[in-house]
This record gives sequence, C-alpha cells and structure tokens, in this order.
Amino acid sequence: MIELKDVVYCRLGTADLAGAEWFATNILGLEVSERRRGAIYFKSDERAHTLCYFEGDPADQVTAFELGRGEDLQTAAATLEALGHHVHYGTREECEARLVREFIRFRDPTGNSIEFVVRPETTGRRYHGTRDAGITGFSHVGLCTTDAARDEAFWTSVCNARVSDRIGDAPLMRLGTIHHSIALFPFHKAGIQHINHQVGGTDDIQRSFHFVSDNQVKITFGPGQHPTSSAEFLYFTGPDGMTFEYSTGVCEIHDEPLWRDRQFHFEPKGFCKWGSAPRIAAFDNAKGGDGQG
Ligand SMILES: O=C/C=C/C(C(=O)O)=C(/O)C(=O)O
Ligand SMILES: [Fe+2]
Repeated sequence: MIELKDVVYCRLGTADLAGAEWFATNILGLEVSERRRGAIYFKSDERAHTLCYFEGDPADQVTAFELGRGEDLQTAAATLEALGHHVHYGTREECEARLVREFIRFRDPTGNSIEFVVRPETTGRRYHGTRDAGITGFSHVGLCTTDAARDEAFWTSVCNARVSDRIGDAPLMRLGTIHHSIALFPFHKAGIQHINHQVGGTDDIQRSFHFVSDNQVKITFGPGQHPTSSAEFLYFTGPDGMTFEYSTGVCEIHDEPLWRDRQFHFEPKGFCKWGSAPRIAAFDNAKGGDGQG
C-alpha cells in the first residue's frame, strides 16, 4: 500500500505566464514565492509553494502527493512498475525545480500526470496574499476520470485513500482527517478538474463572489454549500479554463473505523444545499449547467 500524506502542489503549463501570474495574484490571491526562468511559484500557506505555472502546454497538468520517506518512494515505484505504469525518476534539476528532495512521476489509469514526492520544502513563514482573499491553504484537487470505479480502486487499493462520500460514481477521498484531498469526476479525458483553496469563513466566500464577478471573471458555481463535506464554496474560471474553488468549513472525519461513505445523487441537489447549479463541464451530468467550465 502506497501511503500518501497529503496533496502538495499542482504544476500547470501555460502559453501566457504573465497572464497566469496576474490572475493568481490579483484574482485568486496567492503570493509569488519565487520566479525562475519560464516558471513562477506561488504560496498559499506555510509551504514553499503549492502552485507553479510554467511556460508550456496548458494540457501539461501535474498533481503531486507527499510520501513519508525515500524508502517509501522506492517501494511505490516498484509497486507502480509491477502494475505496468511507466515510472519516471526525477532528475536533480527536476527535484530542484519542484523544491523536493526526490520524486517519481507516472500516469494514473486515466492518464493524469501524478508526482509522488519526498520532503517538499516548507518555509515556516506564513503566506501573505496580494489581495485579502482569506486563503488558509491549498487543500484538494478534483481529477478527471474516464472510469470512476477503476480509478477509485487505484487510489484506494494501490494507495491509501479512503472514500468519504460519493456523488453518483464520483468519489470524494481522504488521505488524512480532512473530508477529501482527491475527488474524481467522470469526464472523457484526463486533466485537473478543479483546484481548491480553503478560505477563513463565509465572509471570504461572499466577498470573493462580489470581487470575482466585479472583475469579469466567470463564476461557474456558487456561492453554495456542499451537502457532502458541508463546505461553503465558490467556483470560478482561471487561465486556460482551469476551475478554481474557494471553500470553507470542510468537515473532518475523526471516527475513522466507524465512518461509512454516503451516496449522494448526481444532480444539482447532490452538489449544492442552497440550490446553486453548476456550470462546469465535468459536473454537467448533473443537468444543472451549460457544460461550460
Ligand atoms: O459537488 C461536488 C463537490 C463536493 C465537494 C465537497 O463536498 O466539498 C468538493 O469540494 C469538490 O469535490 O469540489
Ligand atoms: Fe472541491
């Protein structure tokens, strides 16, 4: 079993690095932690970085998870190779570019590019956003899946994820006590479906709703409240069509052996307690939106 501790960063290719920086700082509210040739690193909490935009193909999207120790990485690589995954071992320069000690990269069964990393850098210095979005940290990713049952089995049997709830066939899975760190949404191709940052409270969701709309950024869902995690949320569209989510109040699961995953219906009520309908492609089967994400 590959023991994942947490989701640690996303890397997104873009043809417009300056535009991505403008959005990440002025709209999303992240802090630039470092600039390198062809790449900009962003902080959202005490970690050295939780998002990196780099000059490249917007289809080049990576999600990284932290493993405990170097030995775990070797074992994980052997497990993945035995299952037929091609495993790339990060070179010294690639590790340096990710601020990690070691990493491997492979594709999950859908084809999502995943990195397992050891010893990602932290700063011990709190994050200070360009605008006061109230961000408390990077928290989870939604990944597209072309076969939810197959990919759920990968994340829960090969890795240590546990299903907290399902919406239709879409599992929301935890790695620690937070309700979910990974969610899988059925879609016809691989990709990051959304990137979540937690914010301090309802005020931040409401203030961002007005701020984001006033800045002509497309809101695709919310404000609303998820019946699954109880989190209040707002989704909006960033560079290259990426969906970003702010949420607050995600529930934690502490009664681990007793928790039973719940089944929610894949329709608007399964997504929002307040009646907001999603306009996000991978939520489109929910019949609530126009499929634009
Ligand atoms: O509507 C589905 C999403 C549910 C949740 C949640 O319960 O918090 C998410 O954050 C998500 O996967 O986007
Ligand atoms: Fe989410």
